[in-house]
Amino acid sequence: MLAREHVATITFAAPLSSALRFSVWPGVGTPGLGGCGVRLSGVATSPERRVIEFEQVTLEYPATRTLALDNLTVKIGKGEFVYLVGHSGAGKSSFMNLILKRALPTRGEVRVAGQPLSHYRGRRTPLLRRRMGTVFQDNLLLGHLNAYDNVAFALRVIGVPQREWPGRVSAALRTVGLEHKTHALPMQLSLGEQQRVAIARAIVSDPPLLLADEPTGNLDPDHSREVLRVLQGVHLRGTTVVVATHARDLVETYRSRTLTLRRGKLVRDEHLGGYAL
Ligand SMILES: Nc1ncnc2c1ncn2[C@@H]1O[C@H](COP(=O)(O)OP(=O)(O)OP(=O)(O)O)[C@@H](O)[C@H]1O
Repeated sequence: MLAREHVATITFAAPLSSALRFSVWPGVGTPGLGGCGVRLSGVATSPERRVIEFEQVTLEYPATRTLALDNLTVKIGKGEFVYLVGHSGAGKSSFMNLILKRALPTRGEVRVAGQPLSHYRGRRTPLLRRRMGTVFQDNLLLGHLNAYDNVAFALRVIGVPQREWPGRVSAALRTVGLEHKTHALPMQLSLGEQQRVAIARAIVSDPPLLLADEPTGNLDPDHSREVLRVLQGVHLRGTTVVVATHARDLVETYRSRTLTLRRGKLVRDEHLGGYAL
């Protein structure tokens, strides 16, 4: 049986465009996921591989004249796992809110999958958001619904036929290792389990992009690792994942590309190799 440890990281410069890194990783994180996973991450520079692009983006909140993001230029490629780190107030949530079009840039342009977000208006904005799974702290589970119904709720909202719910909800709960808690109410789950249900709800619609803002915010170190493992399992299935966190120790434990914000400026963009479990 394979040990659950990082086996190899092979880094090479691909012709023309990207520096890519393949990591071979047995049975990565996700409970129930056996065998080896091959993780592909790197700096995507060809346009079709760019999922998120910030081009000289500034965000100033008019009411308080707070400069939350200051002339930010960054690209996140398809299939990357990216951490966004920085102290409280550094601009992490503002970055996420711009991607979701919950906030608009004061200057510059944000593009998602090559499309400028300024092109999404009116009824197109919800369509944009449906292509993203979100795990945000203000995005709590509904307390009167069990795990199954909380996850199915996401399918109901986007109009997925009810006959498809059981299969898709079971698969999502299986991905986060909570099949056996299908009927549990949120109050009957630990905080870590609740967060995993929130991740199941975010991925049940199979979004190509998952945004998680402080997904381990209220959790102890064990539960935080559990949640991180699940997010990495989701990443291994091909989803682009962006995680905002101030928990520097988590970033050190599960290494990946890490963007550091300080007072709204991007001060570091590191590509840390492999996993360190
Ligand atoms: N809606 C808003 N109106 C005015 N100012 C805001 C608003 N939201 C955030 N800010 C300010 O913008 C700056 C960046 O905030 P942001 O929430 O993006 O930081 P953060 O890195 O996510 O912080 P935390 O880790 O504490 O959540 C802060 O100075 C904050 O006070």
